[in-house]
Amino acid sequence: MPQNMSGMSSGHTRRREELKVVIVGDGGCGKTSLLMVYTKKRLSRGKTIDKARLHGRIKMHIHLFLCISGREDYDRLRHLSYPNANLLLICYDVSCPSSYDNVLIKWYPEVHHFCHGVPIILVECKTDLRKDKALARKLWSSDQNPITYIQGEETKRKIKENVEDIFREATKQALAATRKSRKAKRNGFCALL
Ligand SMILES: Nc1nc2c(ncn2[C@@H]2O[C@H](COP(=O)(O)OP(=O)(O)OP(=O)(O)O)[C@@H](O)[C@H]2O)c(=O)[nH]1
Repeated sequence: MPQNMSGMSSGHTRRREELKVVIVGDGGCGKTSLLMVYTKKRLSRGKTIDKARLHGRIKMHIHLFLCISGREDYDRLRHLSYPNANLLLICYDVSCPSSYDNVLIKWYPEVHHFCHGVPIILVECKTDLRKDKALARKLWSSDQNPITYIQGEETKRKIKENVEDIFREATKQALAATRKSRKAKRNGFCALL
């Protein structure tokens, strides 16, 4: 049987994975547009929207994108979309500082609560508006500025540190539990009922 029909390639097994991607962020920050650009690009290349080839031998089927409005009346619907998510995109609008603030105030705590341990990608939307002078003037009038790339990096670092803290704490707890059980074994186990 030819190799490509057996599902094997260069001696490696070709795996098929399915991916559920949930996209969140403040209302109007650009989630739907981001998704539209992605799907349009893939369609224009003559590919189906549910297929993406990721590093060589793994074929990803991005079969489900869930992009629920960030507006408050959609909170319940969004919460229902989190189970079994494989990847989370948290979006903010660089021309709207409150959407950036909400990454750490609202979105990260929410996805951390519903999707503990799921990889997160922070996405800055509407980056073209950084060069929009009229918009910059409007923001300056209320003592604000468009969000810079460096500010985005800062939030990414905070999220990363928080994830690392969680893993560090989990490792500490696991090691403490292992030590405790070794000690219990050495001293003999005794329970009073
Ligand atoms: N200048 C500019 N405008 C954008 C960009 N992306 C989105 N917009 C505009 O921003 C507005 C909101 O975009 P949406 O994609 O609908 O935002 P959303 O996050 O899906 O909004 P909700 O469904 O309310 O949560 C629309 O008028 C878009 O045309 C961008 O990259 N640049």
